Amino acid sequence: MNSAILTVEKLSKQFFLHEQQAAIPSCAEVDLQVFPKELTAIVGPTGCGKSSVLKCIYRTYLPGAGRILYQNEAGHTTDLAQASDHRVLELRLRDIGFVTQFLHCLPRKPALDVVSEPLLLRGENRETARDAAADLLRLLNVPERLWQVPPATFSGGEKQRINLARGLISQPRLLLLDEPTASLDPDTSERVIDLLTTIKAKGVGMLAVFHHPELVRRLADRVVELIPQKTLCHE
Ligand SMILES: Nc1ncnc2c1ncn2[C@@H]1O[C@H](COP(=O)(O)OP(=O)(O)OP(=O)(O)O)[C@@H](O)[C@H]1O
Repeated sequence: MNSAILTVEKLSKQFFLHEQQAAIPSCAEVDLQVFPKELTAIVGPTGCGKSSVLKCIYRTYLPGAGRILYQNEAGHTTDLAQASDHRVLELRLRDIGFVTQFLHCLPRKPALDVVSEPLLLRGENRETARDAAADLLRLLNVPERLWQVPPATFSGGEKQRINLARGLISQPRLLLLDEPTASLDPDTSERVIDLLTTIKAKGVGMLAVFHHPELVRRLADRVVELIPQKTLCHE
């Protein structure tokens, strides 16, 4: 039996709005596991904290409570809820990828460079990285005329393809996906589903937020359902 790449135990996060004297719970007591060659799907209604769970794991948000145990290839475990920023950046470089719904990148960088950058940061040579980026952009139906253009002005669907290509290029051990096909046309969605299936079979463990039940049915090996939390107002 494979051991889990990721084990999340009793993860909770809340935001304090000081002006309103309110605590907004974003997720509470979440337990889940991700295994190699498997996809765990997070489902639940709007606002129940699905994206927040991914952001706590990637440490965009600092978790409020709980443990986020990541096990690397050598079997060493890091609690991402407690790890130093330096350790988190190290893991982001080699082990953990995140495909968000939004693309954040330098305004003047061409799409091809945005996609190849993760491989360059891992020490790959420029030509190999650019070839791999071109292969992915082709696979994801990004027209070649856009490759040298910075993605800041791209449409939602084009940006999402760049995001996916950038997230998938270095094939991390653990891939976090936040609605990866939300802005894509049916043909590109199918390509993404095929690509995720292939990457999964190669050993990558995935944790994904999906709104569409069809995607859960086709891609998920495990499903975690979150329930909405109540906002607490302090008088
Ligand atoms: N940075 C933040 N500051 C304040 N509140 C936040 C922040 N991020 C998330 N929240 C709140 O946490 C709750 C959960 O948000 P989150 O985006 O995780 O939900 P979700 O289940 O992914 O929603 P959706 O399905 O609509 O994308 C919401 O009530 C949201 O307003």
